[in-house]
Amino acid sequence: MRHINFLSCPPPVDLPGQWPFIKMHGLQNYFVIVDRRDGSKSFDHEDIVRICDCHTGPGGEQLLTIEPPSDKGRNVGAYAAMRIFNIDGKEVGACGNATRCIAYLLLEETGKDEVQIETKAGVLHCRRAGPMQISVTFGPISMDWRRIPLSREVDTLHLPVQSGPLKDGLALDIGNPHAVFFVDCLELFDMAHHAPVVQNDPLFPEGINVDAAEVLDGRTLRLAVWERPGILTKACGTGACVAAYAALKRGLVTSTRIAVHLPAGLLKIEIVNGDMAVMTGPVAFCCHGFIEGGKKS
Ligand SMILES: N[C@H](CCC[C@H](N)C(=O)O)C(=O)O
Repeated sequence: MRHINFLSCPPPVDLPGQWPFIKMHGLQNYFVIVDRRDGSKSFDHEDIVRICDCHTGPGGEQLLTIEPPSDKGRNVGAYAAMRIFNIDGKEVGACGNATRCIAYLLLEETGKDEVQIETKAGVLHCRRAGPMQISVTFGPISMDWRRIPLSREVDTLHLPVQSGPLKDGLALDIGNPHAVFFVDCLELFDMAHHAPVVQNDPLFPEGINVDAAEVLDGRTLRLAVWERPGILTKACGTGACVAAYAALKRGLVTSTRIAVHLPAGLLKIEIVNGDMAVMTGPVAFCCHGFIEGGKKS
């Protein structure tokens, strides 16, 4: 099998334990990517924190690893698996922008137009949608309080949590948890002040990604996302999917094709079959190089 050629040049110095990485971004949501399919590399929490911090590593909003698929995943057509780690070292279930980046690498590796990637959020179907544009199908989106998870049963269409204009939100699961709030104007409040209040509410035992959406018209949203563990990112793919779904649920949009404008640009979301979201957006390369590795597994 031909794997991605991460680097065509050797490391600048011959240090043992240097591992190749690629850094990519999806709408300025940026990732350090390491191929673990040869089984020779493993990371602990401290390694992940070090790699994601730009003072001690390449810097990323997540560390992504490419893994061999499980037997179960392979049986349903997964070509590879991916794992996603937040900057605090915790593994999470889904990341829309990251999935586009990994899909791009795997599509280049295979020379195909479609690929299936196994994740904690299921086996995701990904396809080329234009030059440096990838579509990924996520779902089903769930509003079941146990799946999100919440610490107790509440109406997930009308959350009993609020801070400033973040009120009457919805809670959703798309492989990771989100609370979506519709606001009148994104500029008129301090997201970095109010979103952490929601994120750290005891209703969310695993924390939650906080999405503030402004409806521009029946097919257009603006979105700001305060992600776990506490970053205001320039874009969030899963956030765009759940915001589009939530807007439909609330009757705030009329189209199932919704343009979601994030601080770094546009994601196109189409809600299909009621609870699936097809997200289309760009990928880009930042740089590649070598990182001080973690422990050998
Ligand atoms: N930026 C990602 C979401 C990362 C979510 C992660 N921060 C979590 O804790 O669930 C996206 O494009 O979907």
